[in-house]
Amino acid sequence: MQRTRVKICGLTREEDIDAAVAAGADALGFVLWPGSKRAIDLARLAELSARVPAFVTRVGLIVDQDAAFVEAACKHLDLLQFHGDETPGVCESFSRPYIKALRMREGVDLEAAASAYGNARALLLDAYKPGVPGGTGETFDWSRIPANLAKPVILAGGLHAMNVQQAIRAVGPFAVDVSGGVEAAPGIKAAAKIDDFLRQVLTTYPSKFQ
Ligand SMILES: O=C(O)c1ccccc1N[C@@H]1O[C@H](COP(=O)(O)O)[C@@H](O)[C@H]1O
Repeated sequence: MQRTRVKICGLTREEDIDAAVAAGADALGFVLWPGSKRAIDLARLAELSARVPAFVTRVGLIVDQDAAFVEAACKHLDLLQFHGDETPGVCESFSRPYIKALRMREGVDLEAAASAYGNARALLLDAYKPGVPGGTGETFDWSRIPANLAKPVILAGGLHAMNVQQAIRAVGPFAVDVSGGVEAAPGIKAAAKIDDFLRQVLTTYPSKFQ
């Protein structure tokens, strides 16, 4: 039986890293795209990533950014999360493994994407909102995710403690990813919400295991 992994994204403060690690998060996300209210720069990434203990994955969130910047960030990261329109070739051109985020716009072909991004460690599925690359706080129709996709699925988009059990039972994802659902304000996490979220995930098993 496999538990559902958890990534907490959009961390900007040491105390939030500590809270996420203490609650049992598997991965922590740092938004490196300057258009986000949760953005941090490379100097801050260096400080925050040094706080993360062994066996917790440090993930850098990128949206169609300059290659030299991405490679410089890799020094402080374990995994890249490409959240823009990056091609497979771009995603594979850096010194870290990657996951590819796909926004669930009308007509998106997840099976084709799983094949195209063949070296991705997982596909992260997020809600689609025109003009916004992610972090919208909105859910999408989880029934659109095909069973037995050729890549592990990381479910994102509008998750919080009150809907994550339902999401896990519906989708059976490898992992869930949350940002806004554990915040007091953009970039400011709430330890009680992180605890609650982790508690809900860790006490749920996907329907395929029931
Ligand atoms: O968090 C952001 O500001 C962000 C900006 C650009 C692309 C993605 C972003 N966040 C990611 O979006 C999903 C869903 O977030 P939420 O839980 O709905 O707030 C998640 O992967 C965030 O890391």
